[in-house]
Amino acid sequence: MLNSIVDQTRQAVALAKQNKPLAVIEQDIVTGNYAFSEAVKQRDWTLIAECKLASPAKGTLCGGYSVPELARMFAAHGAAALSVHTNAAFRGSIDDIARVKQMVDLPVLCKEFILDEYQLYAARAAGADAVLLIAAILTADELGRFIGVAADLGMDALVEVHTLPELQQVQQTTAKLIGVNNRNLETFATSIEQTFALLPYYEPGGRLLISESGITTSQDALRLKQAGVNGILVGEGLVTAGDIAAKTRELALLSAKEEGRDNNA
Ligand SMILES: O=P(O)(O)OC[C@@H](O)[C@@H](O)c1c[nH]c2ccccc12
Repeated sequence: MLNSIVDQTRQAVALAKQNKPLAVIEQDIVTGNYAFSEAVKQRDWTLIAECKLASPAKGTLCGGYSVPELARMFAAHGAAALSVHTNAAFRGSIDDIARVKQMVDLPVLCKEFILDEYQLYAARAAGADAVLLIAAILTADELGRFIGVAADLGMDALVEVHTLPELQQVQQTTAKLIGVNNRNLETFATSIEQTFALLPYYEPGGRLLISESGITTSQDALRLKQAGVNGILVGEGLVTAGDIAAKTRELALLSAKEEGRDNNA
């Protein structure tokens, strides 16, 4: 599955480069101000809510809402930041970033399989505040270079790991935000125990740690928070909930007092 998404993404990037060369994209770039990591740093708990309409493993996840509608609901009910899938395998598009940025005032992570510097420029031109970098599909050299280019553009990189060797490799870089993906991208099996297994090897040192995937309840969220994780990235658990607003408040760990407050809408 991962290999086929990577192959298709390489083809899509080659095509995008023909349609919109880097020189054209660069005209749309306004350098950002690291709003994404700032949003995580400011709170003792961060819900990054993901606009995820579909996944390659499960097909349609959310038929009832558009990406901007999801974004608006998440923002109104306590998400600190948003993640927007832009890859075709997740029924996303780079244009979704701009649509979301028009609608809500939260920092946005571009959820993509980044393989080429061109995609970093395209993400920033669309308005992304951060990009996902997946350690498993990049060489050490690419990873270091892409973190640097993202930083030059004023974007944060959320660097994703799944295994201990990947975590150790990423801790050699300047990554400020590390994400443990609880989902194995080869098998798609998900367990939040993956975060707890890697936690003893995590060296904070000014970094922030996010647990990604497979999180569905406030019990999961509280366990992760109490273990020292800074925040969570949640897609399916939110978009498949019967009451998306209530689930957003639950995973944002809003207290009863805060629940009535409408910060961002
Ligand atoms: O829908 P979930 O299980 O809450 O997961 C969200 C997010 O972590 C997931 O979409 C994700 C994290 N890293 C990725 C890399 C590729 C594809 C998808 C992902």
